[in-house]
Amino acid sequence: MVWWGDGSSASTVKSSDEPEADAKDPTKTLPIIVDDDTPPAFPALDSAQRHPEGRTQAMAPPLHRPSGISRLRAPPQQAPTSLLDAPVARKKVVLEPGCSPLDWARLKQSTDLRGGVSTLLRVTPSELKRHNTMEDAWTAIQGKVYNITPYIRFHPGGQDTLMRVAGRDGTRLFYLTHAWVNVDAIMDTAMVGVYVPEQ
Ligand code: HEM
Repeated sequence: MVWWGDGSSASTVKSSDEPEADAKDPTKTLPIIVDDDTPPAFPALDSAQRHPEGRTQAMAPPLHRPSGISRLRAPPQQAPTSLLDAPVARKKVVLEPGCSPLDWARLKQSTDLRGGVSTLLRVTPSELKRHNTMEDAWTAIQGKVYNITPYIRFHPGGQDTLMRVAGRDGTRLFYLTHAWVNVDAIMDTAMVGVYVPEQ
């Protein structure tokens, strides 16, 4: 089982048939399982929501210990860095103008997002698989099948991440990444059917 991680690795929960870690050789560790549903870092490693590199390190102790009244003064060294400092090599997903969550909410009210589907369909895994391109992308989340094509440009996590679930059941990856996101509220009017087993 793969747990949510920071994107750089995935930790595992050992089951009885998995090999034990080698107690004598600490360099031999348990295998790391990476599968298609390995969630990306959240917030993204380069997200503005994360502290820039080094900010999380413990602050160095003062070089000298002031005595008497001067103890009340702030240590002179290490002026705090601005919170607005940009992290190095940041690659935050930048959505095109007109692709904010508010724009999506507006689009939802004014446009048919089902891509021509007029009644709810029963969608099998093989049918779902046929909708795996940028021009025609469906995914299943918790038994509901959504046309995610129109949402691709609006997804705050970027197009590539969303396309990882195109043409397949995206439930696991979706919830491993951001369980708090209300997919129904965002995608309700793009629902094209229910996900059913192969006939
Ligand atoms: C229909 C499916 C999806 C919907 C409706 C959706 C919606 C959202 C929303 C609303 C956010 C902003 C959440 C917040 O700021 O708290 C978000 C962020 C994000 N999503 Fe999704 N998502 C979907 C699928 C996925 C999938 C399959 C992945 C991973 C492969 C993914 C990866 C991410 C990431 C990495 C972010 C964070 C972006 C950042 O760092 O700011 N999403 N998504």
